[in-house]
Amino acid sequence: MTSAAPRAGEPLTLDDFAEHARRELLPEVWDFIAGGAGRERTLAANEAVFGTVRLRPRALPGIEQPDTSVEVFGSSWAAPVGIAPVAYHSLAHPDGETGTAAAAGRLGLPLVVSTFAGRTLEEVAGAADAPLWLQLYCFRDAGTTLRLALRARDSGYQALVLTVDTPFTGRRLRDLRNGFAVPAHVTPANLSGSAAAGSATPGAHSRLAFDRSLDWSAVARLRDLSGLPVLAKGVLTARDAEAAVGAGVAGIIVSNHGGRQLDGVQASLEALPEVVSAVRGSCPVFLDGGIRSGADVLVALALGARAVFVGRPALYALAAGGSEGVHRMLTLLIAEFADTMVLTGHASPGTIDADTVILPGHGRPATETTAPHTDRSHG
Ligand SMILES: Cc1cc2nc3c(=O)[nH]c(=O)nc-3n(C[C@H](O)[C@H](O)[C@H](O)COP(=O)(O)O)c2cc1C
Ligand SMILES: CCCCCCC(=O)C(=O)O
Repeated sequence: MTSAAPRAGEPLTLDDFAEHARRELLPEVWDFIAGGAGRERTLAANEAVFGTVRLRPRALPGIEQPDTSVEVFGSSWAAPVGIAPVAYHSLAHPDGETGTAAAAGRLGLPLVVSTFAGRTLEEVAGAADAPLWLQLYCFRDAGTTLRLALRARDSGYQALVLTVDTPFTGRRLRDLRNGFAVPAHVTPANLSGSAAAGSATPGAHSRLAFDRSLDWSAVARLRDLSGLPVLAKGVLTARDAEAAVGAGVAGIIVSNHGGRQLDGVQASLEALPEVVSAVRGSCPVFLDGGIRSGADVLVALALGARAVFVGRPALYALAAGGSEGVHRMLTLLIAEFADTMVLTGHASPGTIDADTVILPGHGRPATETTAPHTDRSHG
């Protein structure tokens, strides 16, 4: 496999994109994006845990070019990587969500659009060439959420993602210390005219507007109304995974909201085997949190994820170079993943299994130390 020589200063890693973004963004915007809840222990753990897993190489794998693509709900993704729902892309760059969608779409990768997107669902759909899912927060004014679900269906979104870890946003100390408020030019385009659009202070507004009485019956309600598959985002335990499956989810996203909700919970990767084991192959399991390289993608797949999502890296790349920056970041991530596949002896994602990694404290492959993972044949 050959790759062109990089230009001077060109980001060579996802961390390089973060460094570029830090230089571009106002300090309080950087803190809003980069920060987490409380002492940021979970935020740190999300990335650090990947550094504790060891890969098992394969000599002479005989793979000319791996096929990185995966199938999810009947759609082909160019790689097992999507963009997680992240509010207000236009905080990072004027290209906003349409720029992100165009970049992901050019590469055949999906985008999950946030309830708090700065562009309308219809505008984003017009810019995308790959699957779109809509993330939903449920508001006290239930009609607002239901209308969003119907608009998503009507504009071709393929799934709904119900965020289940956020009765209100976590205590983010950086934002409190900075007195962070979303700038006036950045507004939730899909909530205009509703009480859910609310104030510019995310933490305070979430406590007023989000429906805390929400329970698992929301899954069937949203599915039956829209006819779309509904995934639960923010599951970390077997108990919640079983509740989600019982409620009829089409998939689960193992996530701690990028360490922005309950500080002190497990890193997403640590929680993954428990959730995969609990769902017993009844639906695909995805992961977000701390993915910063192609090797991280492979590790998550080895422990049972069908695919992963990146959150902050998308905003960092957008800040660093607009839509083109997101395209470069995703291209890099796919290339790193493809290289890691070859070096571990996998011609396609379907064969990446627990035998490919060694977990911390074990000298043996994870096959011998984790429960068997999801049946990947499930579409
Ligand atoms: C600035 C920011 C905004 C976010 N907005 C949302 C959101 O609107 N809805 C949601 O479900 N998750 C939201 N998340 C969480 C992400 O979907 C995702 O769980 C997390 O970013 C993954 O971790 P990573 O950033 O380490 O990749 C947000 C995260 C960040 C950093
Ligand atoms: C009331 C505005 C809430 C925006 C929340 C975005 C989000 O989920 C985050 O983690 O930040």
